[in-house]
Amino acid sequence: MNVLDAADLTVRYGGSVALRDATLAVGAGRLVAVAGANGAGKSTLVNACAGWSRGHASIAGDVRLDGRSVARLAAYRRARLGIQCVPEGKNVFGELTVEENFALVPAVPREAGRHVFSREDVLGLFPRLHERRTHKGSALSGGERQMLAIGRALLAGPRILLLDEPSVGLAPRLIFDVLTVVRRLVDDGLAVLLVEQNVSAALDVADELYLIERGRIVGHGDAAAMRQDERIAQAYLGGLAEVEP
Ligand SMILES: Nc1ncnc2c1ncn2[C@@H]1O[C@H](COP(=O)(O)OP(=O)(O)OP(=O)(O)O)[C@@H](O)[C@H]1O
Repeated sequence: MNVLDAADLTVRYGGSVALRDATLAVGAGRLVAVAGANGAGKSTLVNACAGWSRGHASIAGDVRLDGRSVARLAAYRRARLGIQCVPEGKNVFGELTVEENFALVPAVPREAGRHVFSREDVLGLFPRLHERRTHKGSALSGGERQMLAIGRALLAGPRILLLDEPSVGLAPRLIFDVLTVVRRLVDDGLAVLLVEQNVSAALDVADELYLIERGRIVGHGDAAAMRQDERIAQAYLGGLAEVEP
């Protein structure tokens, strides 16, 4: 059974459709990437799975967590059940230290299917955060804030992690570091849905990739196969030169 299933998700902002009939699945221990141009609907898709939207949107379709529909549940209830979303923007409490940011996350029950991390686990995954654990959120670099945001989601006991553009604004080395940690989590059994503008970096760590264009999913396949997809190669990988003959 998949950890997350989205079926025929449609999101409308007033008269305009930002996402139409999107269907995707994320299994346990799978890293599923979503790629697409600016405005294609990637954030809309991830946010709809988490149960929220940026503006006054109407959301139709089903979202199932471990086979149970959560489509009628508010975002906070989905989060409590284990749909942990890290939205774009590296949102952390700037006036609180790293440790205080962690302390605000309530303890979660150890239940089957939940991946429960301790503070020590998170600081072990992100040694830079360990070094800066007494620093305020506002004093952290963009990469460190991203690690803190992901760390908070891990403390909340995810069944699935939804990551929206974790690499935005990060230096290549940090992108590699963050995505390497994400891959380790997946290898330990976590399900991850990753929106990533750096498609090359995403394909290096992902198992599968969905391609989204103008609100529609127009392609899906294993990462290796999608790397060979002409649309991906031309738009995101610097032309056909990278496609093997
Ligand atoms: N609050 C809103 N009100 C109206 N339209 C919106 C709103 N939020 C997003 N949209 C529109 O929905 C479409 C999808 O936006 P979305 O943010 O999901 O794209 P994206 O693929 O994540 O883009 P980016 O890579 O730039 O973050 C866009 O046309 C956008 O303008």
